[in-house]
Amino acid sequence: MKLQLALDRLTWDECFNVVDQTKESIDIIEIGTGVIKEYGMSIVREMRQQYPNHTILSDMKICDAGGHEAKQAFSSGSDITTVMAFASSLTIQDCLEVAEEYDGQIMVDLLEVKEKSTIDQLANLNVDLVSLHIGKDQQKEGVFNSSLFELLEGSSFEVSVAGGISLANIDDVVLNKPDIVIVGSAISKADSPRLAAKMIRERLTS
Ligand SMILES: O=C([C@H](O)CO)[C@H](O)[C@H](O)COP(=O)(O)O
Repeated sequence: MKLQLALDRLTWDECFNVVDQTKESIDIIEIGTGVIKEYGMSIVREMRQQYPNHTILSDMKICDAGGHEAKQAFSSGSDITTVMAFASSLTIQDCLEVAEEYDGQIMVDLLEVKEKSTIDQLANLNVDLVSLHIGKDQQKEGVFNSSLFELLEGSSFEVSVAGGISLANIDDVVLNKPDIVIVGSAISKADSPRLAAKMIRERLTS
């Protein structure tokens, strides 16, 4: 089980500081959507340079112009980028094609997806990695909980999970054996990101 650190609502220096503190506990560095909007692909390139041995995910949340935006992400050094499940199948297909060109991977974000038919469409497109995700705003009404896994019953995707995951709910999440656990605020806004990441890492099974 991998740990992905999401860098959201942080300045450039804060991003590097948090990664520096947590690098031994994390597998994937996620450069969050808002951080990319602030600093563009430069921060992805710099992260790639400073952390050559970590997997880098740029959370582009692509919803159109998939080929172009996926290329922006991969040519800047990302190993993985994200596309929204509600995007056109053509957009998702274009992202998958660019990922193949760069030997990268596409994570399809299932934010607000409730229909099993969407999951079937993604399987037909040969998507291999999806993210069960409770968005930041939606977290006002409740964070990630295990019932979300029901949407993926019977499917064979690689699964990541995100949305308000912390020490308080991680044991329940881990019981469902996701491949990647994504944690943002519970690490980046902790008094000690180093300690928070270490404690969360210890709760993940191999
Ligand atoms: O993808 C995310 C969200 O949509 C904001 O861009 C976050 O990276 C993801 O939710 C993880 O962050 P936390 O919920 O703070 O753990």
